[in-house]
Amino acid sequence: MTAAAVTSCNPVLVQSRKQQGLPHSVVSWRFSPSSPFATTRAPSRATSRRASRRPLRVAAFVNPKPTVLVTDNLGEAGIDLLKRYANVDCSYDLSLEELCAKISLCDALIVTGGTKVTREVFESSGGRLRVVGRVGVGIDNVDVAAATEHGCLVVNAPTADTVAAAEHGIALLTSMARKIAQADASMKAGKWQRSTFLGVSLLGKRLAVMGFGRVGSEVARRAKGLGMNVIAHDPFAPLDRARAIGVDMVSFDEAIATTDFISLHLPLTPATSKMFNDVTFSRMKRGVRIVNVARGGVIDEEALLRALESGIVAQAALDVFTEEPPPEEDKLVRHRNVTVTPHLGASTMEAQEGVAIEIAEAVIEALKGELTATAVNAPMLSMEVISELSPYVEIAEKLGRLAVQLVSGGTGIRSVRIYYGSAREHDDLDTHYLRAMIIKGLVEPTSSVFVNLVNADFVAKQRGLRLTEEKVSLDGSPENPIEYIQVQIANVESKFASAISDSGEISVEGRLKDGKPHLTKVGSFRVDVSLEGSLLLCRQVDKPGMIGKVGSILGKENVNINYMSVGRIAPWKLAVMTIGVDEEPSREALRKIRELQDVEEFVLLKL
Ligand SMILES: NC(=O)c1ccc[n+]([C@@H]2O[C@H](COP(=O)([O-])OP(=O)(O)OC[C@H]3O[C@@H](n4cnc5c(N)ncnc54)[C@H](O)[C@@H]3O)[C@@H](O)[C@H]2O)c1
Ligand SMILES: O=C(O)[C@H](O)COP(=O)(O)O
Repeated sequence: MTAAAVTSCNPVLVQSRKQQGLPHSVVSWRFSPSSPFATTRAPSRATSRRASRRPLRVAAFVNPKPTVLVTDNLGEAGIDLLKRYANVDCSYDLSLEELCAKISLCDALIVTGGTKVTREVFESSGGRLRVVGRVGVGIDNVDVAAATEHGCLVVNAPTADTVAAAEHGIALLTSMARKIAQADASMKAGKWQRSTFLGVSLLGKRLAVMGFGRVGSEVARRAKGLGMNVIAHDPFAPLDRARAIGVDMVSFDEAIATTDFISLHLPLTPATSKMFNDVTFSRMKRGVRIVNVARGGVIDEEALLRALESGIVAQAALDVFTEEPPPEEDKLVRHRNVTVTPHLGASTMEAQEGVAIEIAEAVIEALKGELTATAVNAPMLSMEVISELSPYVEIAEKLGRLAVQLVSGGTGIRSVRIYYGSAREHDDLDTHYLRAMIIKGLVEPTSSVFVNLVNADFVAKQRGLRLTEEKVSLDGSPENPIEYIQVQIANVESKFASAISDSGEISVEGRLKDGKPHLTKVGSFRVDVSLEGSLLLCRQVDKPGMIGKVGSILGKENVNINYMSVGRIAPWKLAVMTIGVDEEPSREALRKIRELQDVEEFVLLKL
């Protein structure tokens, strides 16, 4: 047995080979609280028992259909799709107060760029909001950090408006070069000014595409078709994509200093905010022409105005603005050398229908608990990985629950070690989901925080939990992804001293047996008990009659034992008895067991 591949609580994923390119259709979680995105707590035992006798899933009878709030105009095709699965509330133009008032009744929210989904919205949702769908690409109007903290998934519809945005960029480029908008306005004002609107040709001119993602690369492809010499700047884009289109990737400085046209296709992030400012404009070729169909905030608009006045920038064509709509008397909008459109990049019939369908599908998938490919703030786990790991999810959460209940004191839980025994190659075991469920088990019993796949790492970090994971290589068949999971809490005292392993940590281990989760080790004691109902852990002198004495106390109380095992160091010395019970014994019964002669310590743990 060798320990290796230590990873810490880190959202960066190790992609398994099996994760690549597999279909997304294996399992669904619907409203089950075991959904990776479920934001509700697991039901009480009484509720679970009632529910298990009914054909409906646990939460399905609490809320048979999810409610989706749509706050900006969404294409009919998307609304129709949503209605097949959810109650759809289309309430447009809500104020922030109105949105906050409604949100606690909604499972999903769908917005375009027109609604600001701020921290207050997540705080007002009371944990019910499970997914925010952004119609389109830009998620700069959604507070993604707040969404993550609240365990709310954010999905977008990033592909359906790419061509529309690229076409709009080209439309602005060509109409700017030929002053189409100005000429149109002049004719409509009754004039005929043929010599006023002298344009520039695009053929052979140099165009710098800033941001070579979906839209940027489509703009580049089209500009090449117009005979332009296209270069691009994007430190994160794959070089082969550029090579395939015949575009040279260059540094930022080279891109801005040498070109006749600059087209912006960057996301708005802290790094790109006001990236085009007095300093960058001053380094541009005099007479440069700029197109922006990305986000207004990447340009310092006052600096652009100064650059236009000084002649550094000859013309600008803008579809997007820092403030939308811009103020009425905005000097940039009114500038003679600026062509503007009111954020129309995605405004084609085809794109609007496409994004409506794309977002409706993504939101429905997310509500079903399926991982959607366009999730912005969740790890990219394929459905195959989720499906394969789902039998271990229950073990993971329950081991977390058991371990935390065993803590009695110390400095608070700071250091948690997780061991995964597996015959798989290290890079073929993605533990993200299991780690999230262990964190859920550790945190939820002692707090009001809801933990799911989206917010688990954040919650752990916020609570100062340092998690380390080790994959332990085992011989055997790699058929099963995991042989056992062990959760250890270091530097704490335990209310059940036998749960402290030889190395000094509270330690619990579980594995699947006949498809059912079992507790297989407590501290240094081997045990075997099914992880269901409640557990009694009892350390006693190993001698005849002890099992019978405990069993008869429980029997008199009509408490059904579902599983039991005894693990011992050596005959006639100490033993640890683990008893799984369907009903929770009364205090009196627990007292009687605790007071039995030869019982050294005893604890009741709830799963
Ligand atoms: N006007 C509209 O209606 C409209 C429509 C669609 C998209 N958009 C906007 O266009 C932009 C691009 O969209 P997309 O779908 O192509 O996104 P994308 O994520 O596919 O591409 C963005 C590219 O920018 C690059 N990038 C990020 N930071 C950078 C930096 N600091 N320097 C250089 N490159 C950087 C990324 O590597 C990525 O390749 C987004 O801002 C989006 O919101 C606007
Ligand atoms: O980010 C996008 O996809 C576009 O800017 C469209 O945004 P909108 O939905 O606000 O028009």
